[in-house]
Amino acid sequence: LVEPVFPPQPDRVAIVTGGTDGIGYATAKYLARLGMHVIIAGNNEGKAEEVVSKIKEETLNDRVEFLYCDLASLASIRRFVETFKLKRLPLHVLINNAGVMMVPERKTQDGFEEHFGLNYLGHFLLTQLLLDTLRASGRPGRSARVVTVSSATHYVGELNMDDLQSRTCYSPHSAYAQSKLALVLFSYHLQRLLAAEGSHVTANVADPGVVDTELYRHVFWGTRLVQKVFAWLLFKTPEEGAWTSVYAAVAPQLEGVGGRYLYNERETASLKLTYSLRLQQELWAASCQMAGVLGGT
Ligand SMILES: NC(=O)c1ccc[n+]([C@@H]2O[C@H](COP(=O)([O-])OP(=O)(O)OC[C@H]3O[C@@H](n4cnc5c(N)ncnc54)[C@H](O)[C@@H]3O)[C@@H](O)[C@H]2O)c1
Repeated sequence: LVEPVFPPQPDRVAIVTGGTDGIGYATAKYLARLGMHVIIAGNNEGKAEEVVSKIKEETLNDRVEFLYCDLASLASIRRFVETFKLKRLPLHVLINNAGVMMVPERKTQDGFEEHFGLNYLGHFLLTQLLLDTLRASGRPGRSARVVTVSSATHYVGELNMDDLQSRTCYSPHSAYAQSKLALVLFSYHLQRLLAAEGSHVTANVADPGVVDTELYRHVFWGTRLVQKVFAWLLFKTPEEGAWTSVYAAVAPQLEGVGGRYLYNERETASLKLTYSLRLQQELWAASCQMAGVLGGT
């Protein structure tokens, strides 16, 4: 793997969800190194201070901050957006990165299955609430960008429109896969809406590959052992995993380009089902209702 080269991004502002750990941390640090003002949106308050000062130190960029946002709570997401908007900053890049994987059956504060509620619906609402700022910050030739982190797991995912909360039969793997599939459908639909209204905002999906992070904490111990021993061989480092997100966020060749599934800094096809306009629309409408936002048509 060869580290890509990206141009400096002074005077641009980014929000990275889950930027205190793993791929999100590496992404936040990379964007800070490019000169962006980076806001880490996360629930890992315990690590926030240390992470922020580490990034500042290593990148010599002072404009790095942490703002609390629990994506498993719609109210917390709304509070985060209010606090962010009080800063009167533009927003050029939103990276929907945070996530959990294969957690036992649990519910978010609003009663949604955790993978669906946190990984998907939380980012759906966050993006919706930040869209006006993104629209106002993009301009011709320099679009604002929404980057949503999905996973190859989406290829084996199924979207159960009749049972999005996996109530009839809970499988941690299927629930994770469904949330990552929903994120792809969401990004494509969002891109079409943005293009149709002529706004200078694009939406793409980033697939980081298999990356050595703590995301695997709930996975079978044997797999964990393989990760510990062979990570150097089989897994990307968090820094390498972050390249695709950073590429989607700043690469000049992606200016004005949206609705793509990006892997290893290249466009590739996602699951066939994700291109179904009908399913995109159905999920979008249901999500508007669940998240309590307008625009369900
Ligand atoms: N690691 C991999 O191999 C891999 C592969 C494909 C996709 N991904 C995706 O990459 C993204 C980042 O994962 P990672 O591997 O860095 O995992 P990680 O566990 O290291 O980091 C996940 C981040 O999400 C945050 N988060 C969790 N719950 C939250 C909540 N309720 N509110 C706000 N933030 C919350 C955590 O605090 C953490 O910062 C995820 O979306 C994951 O699905 C990872």
